Amino acid sequence: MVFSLDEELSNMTIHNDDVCCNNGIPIMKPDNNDENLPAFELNDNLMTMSEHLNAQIPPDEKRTRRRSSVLAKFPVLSPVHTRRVSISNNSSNVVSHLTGSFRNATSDITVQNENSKRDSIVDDATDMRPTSIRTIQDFKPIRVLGKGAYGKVILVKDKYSTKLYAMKQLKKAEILINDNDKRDSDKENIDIDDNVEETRKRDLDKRIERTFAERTILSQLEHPNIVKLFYSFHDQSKLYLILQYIPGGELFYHLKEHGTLEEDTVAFYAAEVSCALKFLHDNGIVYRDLKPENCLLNQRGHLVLTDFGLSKKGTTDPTHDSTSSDSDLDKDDIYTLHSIIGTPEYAAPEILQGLAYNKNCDWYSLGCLLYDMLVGKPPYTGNNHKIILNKIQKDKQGPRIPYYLSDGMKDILNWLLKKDKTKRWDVDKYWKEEPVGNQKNNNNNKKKKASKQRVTKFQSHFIFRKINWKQMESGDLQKTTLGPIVPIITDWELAENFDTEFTSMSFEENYMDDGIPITGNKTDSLATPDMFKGFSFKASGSYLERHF
Ligand SMILES: Nc1ncnc2c1ncn2[C@@H]1O[C@H](COP(=O)(O)OP(=O)(O)OP(=O)(O)O)[C@@H](O)[C@H]1O
Repeated sequence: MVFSLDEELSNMTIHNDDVCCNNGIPIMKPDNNDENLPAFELNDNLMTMSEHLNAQIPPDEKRTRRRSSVLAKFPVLSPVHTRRVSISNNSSNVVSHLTGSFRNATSDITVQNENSKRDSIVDDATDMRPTSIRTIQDFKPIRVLGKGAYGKVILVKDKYSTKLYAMKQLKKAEILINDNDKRDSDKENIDIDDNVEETRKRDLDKRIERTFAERTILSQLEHPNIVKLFYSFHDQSKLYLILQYIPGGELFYHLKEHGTLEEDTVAFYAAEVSCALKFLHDNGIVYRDLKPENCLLNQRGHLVLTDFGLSKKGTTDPTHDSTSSDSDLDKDDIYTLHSIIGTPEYAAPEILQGLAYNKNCDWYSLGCLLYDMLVGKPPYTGNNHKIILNKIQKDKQGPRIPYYLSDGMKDILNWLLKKDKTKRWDVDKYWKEEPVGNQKNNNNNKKKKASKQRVTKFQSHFIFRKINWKQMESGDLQKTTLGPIVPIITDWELAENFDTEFTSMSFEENYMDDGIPITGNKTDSLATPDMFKGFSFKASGSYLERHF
């Protein structure tokens, strides 16, 4: 296969004294006064740059433990390699407004292999077979792997099969009563008292809906770069997701170890994340929380996306006539969302502004992830989402791209990090070369080209020249090839690739000293069972066999 530089790439020029390329993106020049970045010698090579970056980060900051993601808060931490925080603002923007086409794609999720429906959902109200629903008693806790907004993720062992799983726990009380949401709602509605109750009710519905979304989305998908859900169940105080255990830890953890990554490594992870995102989008799902903390590495060094707590599945818009021949209708725009949600440093500008957005926001986040892997921090950082938004708006020409990156990397960052979503690379649309005969929309492409949109295919970009997309998308690559960073795993139960801050944590209120789970606590009275009815789920036998 022959690869060539994209035409936009060949037009790029770099000026000595500043930072420019003629497609509009500034290239970061070394600047001693830059508060964010260290100064470099011009003759430094790429690895020396990484060392520079690492050397400039005070050891204390490097080791500073990050706060876990907390929904409905907006804090962002500035130090590099600081765990980023997800946000979910239940403000006036909270109502998701569903419009657009793709009716079929969103109403009927298909799976990659075998059956068209992966599994059946087991509603605990109707299915009382003893084997159909697992309980907390079936799993022995080994150690804590991570901590999120609503609870911990614990490595557990199935007492019957001795298989290892990651058990994600969500405290019902945290979901039902969320002080931050209450505070936000109160602030929002200070002048409209009558609506306070309504707003609280709506916020609560939203939190419950999101809790179910993670279970529902994961139970319907099967993809090599997406974490697998095997069981879900709940008791009086908590909800539990029994997930495939990904033992290589977070990409965040490895990024922290390495500082920055080499371009080939970055291209590899970018390709694997893209496969997962494209698959989600094709199935009507917007991910909305892409960041290094949510990218795990499996034992062979391949990337697996986890944490679907902020993902949103589109629904059919009843007002849209799918037979309409309206040429202006963007058929790729599954639906439009408005909720301010995600992690500010990785969120697209339109999300931070509270404007309508669609699946294209995930490609902006991919740009931030790439930037983070290459530079050591996301393009914009700040103490809250408003500071980040201000910085984005102030940077008329887009984020500053370090001069030492290759032209290919500069180019892809430029197209993914466009703040105007209409100019951003529409990766879903321009995903790969269609076989001859299947090509369409040539006129449309010409029109888009005239408006300076990127119309070349994503998979054909120069940075992906070493990627075997066919094997990657089918999952065969994971069987035959190791990823660029192969995690060191001497014993799966040791969780060696997870931060000791978590692995040394106690199971706290969940278990007695001998690992026997404690069920029921003072929050029980807050959990209204009906609200979580139908949460329980068991994967089909063939699915379980396939993945163990
Ligand atoms: N399947 C898994 N295998 C191994 N570790 C996992 C798995 N799922 C989650 N973890 C670990 O637990 C951490 C928290 O998980 P997750 O992000 O799903 O929780 P969360 O409550 O949604 O967090 P947040 O509030 O940050 O969104 C992850 O960052 C990861 O380190």
